[in-house]
Amino acid sequence: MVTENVEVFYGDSRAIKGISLDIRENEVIAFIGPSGCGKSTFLRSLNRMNDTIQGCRVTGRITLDDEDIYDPSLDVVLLRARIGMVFQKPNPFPKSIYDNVAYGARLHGLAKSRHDLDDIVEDSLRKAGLWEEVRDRLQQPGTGLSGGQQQRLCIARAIAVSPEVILMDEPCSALDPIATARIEELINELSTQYTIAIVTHSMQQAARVSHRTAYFHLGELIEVNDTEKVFTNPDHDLTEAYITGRFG
Ligand SMILES: Nc1ncnc2c1ncn2[C@@H]1O[C@H](COP(=O)(O)OP(=O)(O)OP(=O)(O)O)[C@@H](O)[C@H]1O
Repeated sequence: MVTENVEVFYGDSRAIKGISLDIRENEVIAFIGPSGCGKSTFLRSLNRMNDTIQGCRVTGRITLDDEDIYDPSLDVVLLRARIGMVFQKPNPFPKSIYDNVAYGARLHGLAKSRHDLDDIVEDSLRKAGLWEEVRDRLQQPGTGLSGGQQQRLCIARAIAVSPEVILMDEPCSALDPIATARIEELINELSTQYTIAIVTHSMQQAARVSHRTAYFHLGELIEVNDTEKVFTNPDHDLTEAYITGRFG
């Protein structure tokens, strides 16, 4: 995915200022920075989730495989299958575990038969590291799972429609350390097949899961570099101040 001079406005207020960023295939890129610097706003612009916010406007250009994702003729539902999203708070549908994962595949007609659909559900749950825990209770409600399991269910739901990119907005912030470690492990596993952009408040988490880290400050992208470099020898003073805890 490539973003060129992206700006995001809420009414007259500019929350994102001229961000140009190349997100590489099969990388995990972490977005970090102080609260309110625009990480979530920028992340949401990458699959047009901001469209759902009244008064929010995006300018500049964002492409996926050279295709402008803001092209008015583009099917946004299809786009959000190609660029899936996992939110801060796990948000399974009030449906069975099976139907949560099958939902997108049904919507997009990805399965020719019930057998196909069963395969998609099993494969997605396996990739999300949840199959063994739920294989005997697929018809039970997704909302009955633990928080960490629900988040893995949401990841399975995103995977089921074969996305190219998965956006994650603080996916572990509602989870305990064990469930967090499980999701981080999963991000590492998924990165062999998917491109992942993750917003996180935890520098340790960014360091553990990402290949590159982008540091945001007051709506600007200050620096993007290999994660190890950002945390050991950043190019910019503002990045250094943040990672050493001088502000944020
Ligand atoms: N729906 C909205 N309406 C108006 N302004 C908004 C909206 N969402 C975010 N903003 C503003 O845009 C700016 C960036 O917010 P955003 O939530 O993207 O930052 P963030 O870096 O993700 O913050 P945090 O780390 O606290 O989640 C902030 O000034 C915020 O107040």
